[in-house]
This record gives sequence, C-alpha cells and structure tokens, in this order.
Amino acid sequence: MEAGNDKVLSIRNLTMSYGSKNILNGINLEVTRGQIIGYIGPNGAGKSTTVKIMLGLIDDYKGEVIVFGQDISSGDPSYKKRIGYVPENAEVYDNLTAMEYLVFSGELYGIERDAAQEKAERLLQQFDLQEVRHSRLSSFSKGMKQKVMIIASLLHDPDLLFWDEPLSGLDANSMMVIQEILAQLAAQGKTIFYSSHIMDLVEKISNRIVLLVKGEVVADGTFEELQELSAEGSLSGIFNQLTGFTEHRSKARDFVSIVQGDRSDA
Ligand SMILES: Nc1ncnc2c1ncn2[C@@H]1O[C@H](COP(=O)(O)OP(=O)(O)OP(=O)(O)O)[C@@H](O)[C@H]1O
Repeated sequence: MEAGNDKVLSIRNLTMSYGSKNILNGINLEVTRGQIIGYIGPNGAGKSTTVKIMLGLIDDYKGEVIVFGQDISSGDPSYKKRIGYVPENAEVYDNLTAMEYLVFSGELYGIERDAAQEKAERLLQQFDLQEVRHSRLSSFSKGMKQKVMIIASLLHDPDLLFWDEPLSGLDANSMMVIQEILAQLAAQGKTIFYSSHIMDLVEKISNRIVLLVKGEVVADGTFEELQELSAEGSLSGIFNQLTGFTEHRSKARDFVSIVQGDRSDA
C-alpha cells in the first residue's frame, strides 16, 4: 500500500495524436483509492486510448501519467502487477478452455499454477461455471465469457481495475452480483475505472463520472454534481445534452411517421 497516500492515478495535460489527428487534447485527472469511475463518452472520444496509455501499451503521448506514484514513462513495468484489465473483446483466446485461460492469466501475474487453478475453480463456482470449466471459450455465451474475463482480471487481487464494457451480455442477476462485488472492492480501497455505453448502469455503479468528448474532459463529478450541469434527470439525458445531441425526439418522430406511411418530405 502507498503509505498515507490515497492517490492511485494522476494524469496531467495528456495529449496524444494519431498522425495529424489529435485524439486526446489535454486530459487532467486525479484518482484516489476507493473510487469507481464511470469513464464515458461518444464512440471515438478517446476512452480506450486513455486506458491503453495507462496500461503502458501506447507510449508516444505527451504529458504526465503517474500510477501508484510511478511515472509510467520510466519504463519500469512493475506497476502493472497491481492492475487488472477486462478488454472489450478477448476473442483471441477462444481456443482455450476457461480453466486454461484463467491459469494462464494467473501465471502471467506470478501466481503459482496450483494456487491459480484452485482460486479459479472457486471463483468459477461462484458464477455457476464449474461444469463448463474445461470447455473452450468459443462455446461460451457472451455473458459466460464476460464472467471468465472478470475472474481473470481479479485473480491476483489487483488494486486498480480497468474494465471496458464488462457487463455487456450479463443477465440482471449477474449484474447485481458484479455491482455488489465492485462496491465491496471499492470499500476495501480498490479503484475501478469503468468504461461503458450503458448509462443506466454507469449511473448506478459509479461514485464518480468522467465524460470525455473529442479528447477532452467535459464533465467530472458525482452523478448528483453532473445533474446540476444539466436540465436532464438521467445520465443518458445528461450525456445527450453535454455531447450536444438533442435531436433524439425529432429524429424518432420523423422515423416513426415514415414507418406509419407519412409520404411528405417534412
Ligand atoms: N491504432 C489507431 N490508429 C489510428 N487511429 C486510431 C487508432 N486507435 C484509435 N484511433 C482513433 O482514435 C480515436 C479515439 O479512439 P478510441 O478507441 O480511444 O475511442 P473510444 O472513446 O474508446 O471509442 P468507443 O466508445 O467507440 O470504444 C478515434 O477517432 C479512432 O479512430
């Protein structure tokens, strides 16, 4: 633990471009232990790019990124041992069985093979997946795969979690369990960075919401604080307003009237 220091992550003036296209335009974020951050924004806003930088996968950024007190540009990868990651899409592992994938993931993080296997078995059982643990991931439903990815990200009991759309495909009961797991992990001082397009869920799960638009943070606060910025009551309404999208009603009205036989161009 970082004695007496609650700061987990610090991003200062982060900019990044692909060729001549500016993707991140000066992001500043300070994150402390126990926060569940809903990291949201329109497609292409730069969410995954920011996460990839924090994971050390992209290094040609400008600005400062400090994780657990370590400037990640120093080249020392040790901070990654304390990170868990659920990628949006992990189909590359489809040919492995659930157990193979989990043991492999555990070993990557330095857990002994037997210990990884035992912990994986117990966690799979919690998600009712023990009977299919030796089946290939390619035969799993989307929600089953997501559960395996979630277990893989937690096997080494990390302090910082990056979850990219982790609950897509999960049924309502499983979502409630995961939501509760996140709350309990955060209460124990873990930090969760959570990217999703499912606004109702972000609203429920996060204790802080960061909205990114065109590579800039346009809102950062609790859901209640964001509500003060907007006339809208729900997070999806706030999202629409702050991203400048206000035509959903007129678009829907036009669409429905065409469906119902309106032949005018109006
Ligand atoms: N490898 C790459 N080469 C060139 N441009 C890229 C690359 N990866 C991402 N981009 C561009 O960077 C921008 C930000 O992409 P990013 O994936 O970070 O967005 P995002 O907010 O995660 O979007 P989504 O919600 O769709 O996942 C987009 O315009 C995308 O086209």
